[in-house]
Amino acid sequence: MSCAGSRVRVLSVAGTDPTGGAGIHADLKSFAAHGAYGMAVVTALVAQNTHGVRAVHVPDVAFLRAQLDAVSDDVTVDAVKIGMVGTRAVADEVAAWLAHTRPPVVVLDPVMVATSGDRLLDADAQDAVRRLVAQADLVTPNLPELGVLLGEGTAATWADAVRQARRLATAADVTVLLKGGHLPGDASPDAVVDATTVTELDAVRVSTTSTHGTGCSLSAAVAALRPRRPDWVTAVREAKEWLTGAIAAGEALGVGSGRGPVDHLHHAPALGARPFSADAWDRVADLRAACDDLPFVRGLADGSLPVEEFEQYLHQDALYLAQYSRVLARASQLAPDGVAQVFFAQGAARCLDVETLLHAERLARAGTRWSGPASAATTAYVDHVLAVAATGSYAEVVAAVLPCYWLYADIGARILVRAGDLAGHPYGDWVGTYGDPAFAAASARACDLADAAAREVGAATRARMLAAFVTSCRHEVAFFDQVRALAPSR
Ligand SMILES: Nc1ncnc2c1ncn2[C@@H]1O[C@H](COP(=O)(O)OP(=O)(O)O)[C@@H](O)[C@H]1O
Ligand SMILES: Cc1ncc(COP(=O)(O)O)c(N)n1
Repeated sequence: MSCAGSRVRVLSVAGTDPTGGAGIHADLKSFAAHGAYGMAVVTALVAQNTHGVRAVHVPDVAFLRAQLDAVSDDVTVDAVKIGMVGTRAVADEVAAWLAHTRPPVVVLDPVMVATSGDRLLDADAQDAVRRLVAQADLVTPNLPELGVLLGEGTAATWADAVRQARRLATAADVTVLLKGGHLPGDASPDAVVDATTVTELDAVRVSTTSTHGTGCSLSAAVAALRPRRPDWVTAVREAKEWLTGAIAAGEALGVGSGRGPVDHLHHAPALGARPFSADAWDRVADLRAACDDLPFVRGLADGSLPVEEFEQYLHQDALYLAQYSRVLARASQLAPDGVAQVFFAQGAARCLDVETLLHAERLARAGTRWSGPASAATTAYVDHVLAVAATGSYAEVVAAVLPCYWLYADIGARILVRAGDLAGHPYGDWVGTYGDPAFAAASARACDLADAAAREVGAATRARMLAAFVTSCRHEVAFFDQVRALAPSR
């Protein structure tokens, strides 16, 4: 099949969801996610959210027909996806329009009950939906809908459901996309079934509450893909892989407190998404505030920190930096280009040179030798960054090392302001290093590299980046906070 326009023109005929997760709203996002030009005719106005359906208003069917004709009198429709019809009158009107204007691809999602359990189809409209099935090329029932279409009960097993799908495909001369989302277990298989062939498509079941609108989104994706794909199986396989990723990324959207929507644009995070660093910084707002209040940080700023505590801190920091340097070297090793490679290699060297020197000089000047082992807090932080370096991708490693730049630069700049003139300040050398604009520039560069890395990865890796970043920040706070407990152990 081919289409004349630069994009496939796909029409959704469906109900609304003002929270944007299901119905025509989901369909339009699904179309866009697959590069299609989306259009929509509203069958029913539904007052619903992620918790359920509050009210349904079905406009006069004459008005539905006016919408349908307005589209098809003007625009060539390459594919249509039909979702919620709600009433028998609507189903019959859509059937009449299909008989008059038959787009080359007709996908029917026989919506009957929402994920929330609310009815979306009048009981007396089931026969009308069965008639619509006969006009469709592909019908996409979930398990209960398949039973209703056949006038049978809901299949108890996947094998029974596949047999039911076969009966429907044969009786209605239609291809069936049987959806296994309602099955128990670790898998969420689907199957493309026609009179002669069954093609099972396996997928892992994502453990999530974000399943609102999955059926709508899947059928819309298949409608958008089919005009550009050689057969149903190819289009469905691609759509299902995309949907599994969209379900996995759904919770991160933070939309609603019930069964939330999927993230239709999870595969294109650069499309309007906030930079990784902006999200990450917001996520650790509480930790940043906590840092400013630590006695260690306050004592550093006003110079009242006992010198023993400072030296103990420097000793632990030197132990930390020796290992952190290896993690920066790992980031350099994994870096996608020469610029990032050099940045992290120089960072690794700097840890060993400048900062260790600062520590050694300071401790030597004090005439003190600190030789104790790494503390529990130091070991925990080192273990975390080394674990990410050993098992994580470049993006995750960059996220894990970022707080050591960014939190330090951030706190350093504020301490610098609070400390005032560094000339007579007991910790002027330390404050000068971390409050230095050159260190702030290195920190900004590390943020840019983390943002660039985040743009190249999917939602699951981005979530792991965030987790690695937040964990490093927690260790930073614990690292500062350990000092009081360590001081007497010299
Ligand atoms: N938790 C989940 N993890 C992965 N895929 C899922 C999950 N829940 C549903 N799906 C998939 O979403 C699509 C819609 O499934 P289903 O829930 O059966 O339909 P409906 O939304 O119409 O009730 C199917 O491809 C199904 O396999
Ligand atoms: C307008 C409209 N159409 C369909 C559904 C079903 O959604 P789901 O895909 O979660 O079953 C819905 N909740 N609202």
